[in-house]
Amino acid sequence: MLLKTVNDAERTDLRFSGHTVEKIGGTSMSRIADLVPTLFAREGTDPYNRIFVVSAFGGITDRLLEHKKSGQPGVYAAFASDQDDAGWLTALKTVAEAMGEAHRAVLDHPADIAQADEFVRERVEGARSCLFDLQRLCSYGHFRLSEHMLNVRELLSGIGESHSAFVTVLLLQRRGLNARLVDLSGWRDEGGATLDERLRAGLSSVDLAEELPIVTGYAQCRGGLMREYDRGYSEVTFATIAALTGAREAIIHKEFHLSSADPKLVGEDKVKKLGHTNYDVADQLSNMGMEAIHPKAAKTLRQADVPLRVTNAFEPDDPGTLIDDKPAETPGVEIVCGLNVVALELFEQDMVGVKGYDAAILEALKRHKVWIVSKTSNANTITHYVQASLKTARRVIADLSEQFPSAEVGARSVAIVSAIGRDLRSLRGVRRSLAALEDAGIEVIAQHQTPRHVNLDFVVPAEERDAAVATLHKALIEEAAAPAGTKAEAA
Ligand SMILES: Nc1ncnc2c1ncn2[C@@H]1O[C@H](COP(=O)(O)OP(=O)(O)O)[C@@H](O)[C@H]1O
Ligand SMILES: N[C@@H](CC(=O)OP(=O)(O)O)C(=O)O
Repeated sequence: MLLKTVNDAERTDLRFSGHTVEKIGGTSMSRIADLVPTLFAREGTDPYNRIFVVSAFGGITDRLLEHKKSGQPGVYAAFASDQDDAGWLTALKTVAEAMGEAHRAVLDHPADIAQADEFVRERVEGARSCLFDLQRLCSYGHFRLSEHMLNVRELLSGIGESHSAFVTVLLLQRRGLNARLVDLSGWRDEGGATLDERLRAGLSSVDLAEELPIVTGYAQCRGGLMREYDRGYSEVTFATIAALTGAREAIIHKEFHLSSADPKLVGEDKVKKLGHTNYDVADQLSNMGMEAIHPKAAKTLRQADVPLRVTNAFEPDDPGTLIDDKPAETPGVEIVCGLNVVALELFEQDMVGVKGYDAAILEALKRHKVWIVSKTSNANTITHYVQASLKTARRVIADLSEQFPSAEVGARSVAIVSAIGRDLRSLRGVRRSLAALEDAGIEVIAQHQTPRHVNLDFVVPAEERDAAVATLHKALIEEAAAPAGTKAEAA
């Protein structure tokens, strides 16, 4: 079976209308075979007029780069830090095996498996030679490895999405669908295109009425997709395609409905589907590492006026959750989530009334590429709640201690648990949350909110994160939905 691919030479304007652009994330990609009857070939529906953007199979990008949450090194991180070649070569072998396992779990025809095996072999071999050549080149003083690391990151991450898109096309073609691979990874091409140009070139010759384009979530482009958007970049590709082609709707398919808390944590029977929310809430979720949608992708869709829907990929008859710009009709907590963070605190008695401390701390955090989740300050103390390893936090502390020798700078691992909703006014949320946390015996280290009333944050000991999420979910969502006369009324 011959796969049709699209190349850069074909450049005309896109002529699509009435179509949807749909994204499948890594977790659901790992179950892509189960999605054929629910998503691709649903009885009684037209399988075409849709553009699919796919992420790498679950865990593959983590192995190619580094683990998104734990930071455990993958090929990229091993290559970046390696003194000898053993680390990254082993990591590359591990990822090749994981890719093979991923496609064997979803393909069943031996010919497809053989093609997918060959695809992995060719890309992994290509990456290995490229990295060796780069090392060799950089043994000459004129070429610095550090200047090429971003390209290495781009090259590696693209392999994950090229693989998953290739496998999806094999799978769908085998089931009789006219799927077409749109590989935007720039593998062995001349490069130099902007993101828009790359997307236009990839899609220009597709006939949406009769072809089902399976587009790689990674798109190679001038400036670099990773440099600008980093992890979760598939959603940027997805949103840009939806905006560029004037999609009727942009749809993100997930493993579960976008729910009032992580179903795996709180229980599938206890959480409820959001149904409707807005971009303000989506931004708060991204900030807490629970990516309903990449904030840059949300912006693109909002500006292009393309409605966004998040659905459960396995429940095709359920419309899922619509995300738009509208305010809530009634106040209420919609979702509770938690995140482990480092509380980085600078105390300086002489700070009162003196400017410049904040700017210096922000400069240090920026220098060490630390993600700020939240911050508070008082007369003489500034606390940033950040997502960083303790190693990075120690580097920031060393910088600040040098700059402010009389300040006390320290870091502590804690968790932020956040109750989020479009409108949290007049809910007595703080009082109810504090009472519930106290009843559950969970210490509250700090609490904050902003006058916008979209989030209530509680800082708790790191090990209490999940218990605090369950406690707040029960108090603010489950009991709030309980019938009259029960505990919610009394709160
Ligand atoms: N509020 C939430 N609603 C739904 N899923 C959630 C929520 N919070 C955390 N999750 C977790 O996110 C995981 C990955 O979801 P999904 O969006 O399908 O992944 P991906 O980013 O790979 O597409 C799910 O398995 C679920 O446990
Ligand atoms: N696979 C990439 C891109 C992405 O968007 O993934 P996901 O849709 O699984 O979050 C990553 O892990 O960053």
